[in-house]
Amino acid sequence: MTTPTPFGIRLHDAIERTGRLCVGIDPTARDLDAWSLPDDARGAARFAAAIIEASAGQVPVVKPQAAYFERFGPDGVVALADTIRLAHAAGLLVLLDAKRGDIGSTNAAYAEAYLRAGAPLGVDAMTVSPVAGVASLAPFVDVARAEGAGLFVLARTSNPEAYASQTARETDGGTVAEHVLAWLRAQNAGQDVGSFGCVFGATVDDSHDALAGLHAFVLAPGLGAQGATADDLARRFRDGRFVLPTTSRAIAAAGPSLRAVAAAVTDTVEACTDALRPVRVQDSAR
Ligand SMILES: O=c1ccn([C@@H]2O[C@H](COP(=O)(O)O)[C@@H](O)[C@H]2O)c(=O)[nH]1
Repeated sequence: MTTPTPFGIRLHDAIERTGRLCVGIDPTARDLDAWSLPDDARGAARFAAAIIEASAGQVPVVKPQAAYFERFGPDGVVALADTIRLAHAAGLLVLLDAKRGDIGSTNAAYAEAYLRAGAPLGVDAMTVSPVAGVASLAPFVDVARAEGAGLFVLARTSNPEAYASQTARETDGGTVAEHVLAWLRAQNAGQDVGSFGCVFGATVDDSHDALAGLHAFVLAPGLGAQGATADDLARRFRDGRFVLPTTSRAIAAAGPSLRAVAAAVTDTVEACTDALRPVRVQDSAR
């Protein structure tokens, strides 16, 4: 049996081939309406197919938001499975934004559902929540290691409401987010590019020093509809090598013309790749 190439390496190599952006697939009611698509599972699948076609070859990875498919029940889950298959067939990695996270035994079941090769909803990486205790995520790590998959654990999310809980101090004085990052550093130990990354919003203004030494990708949502810009990426993330910006509604807003969506992807890739290119000497030495 061959050992699967770890997700971190696969993402790194795909970024080198394409650009530094993750395109989100969020079939919101508003965007389906703007695209003259029905607000149902079929509409969501057609919307997703167009975003995939416009993104293929331009970006390394797409990020379907599970909630926008699940709202249509079983048909929506089938549309999500079809979307995952279509993206893979188009040569894209798939990062499922599902933010799962529970006690360890249940996390093992989630990991089987999303990270096991050949599972109907099997993806390359997924978002997970550490709210039940970061160590409860161990089953996700076990399956991810076996399958060459990756995780993005919520550390500092892009929404302002999360500030209080994610910067709350634990008994040793470190913040909740710092504990998440310390745990991730341990999972990535010994790797140049690990597979266990975090979510750290492009909208977050506080210190990004905690990201040093993570040796894994940082998914940075918040560009576009939530107000962050490429300049914010450059300013907030001092070491851009591992930053993977993601944006959803700002890309959909260019549609429904496929050509216009593809052009929006091209422009956003260029802006993000440029913003994150400079690596200062003192950062690269860390
Ligand atoms: O901290 C987080 C984590 C995840 N998200 C998700 O990303 C997209 C953002 O959509 P935009 O249209 O680019 O605002 C959405 O699916 C969120 O659930 C996030 O925004 N922030």
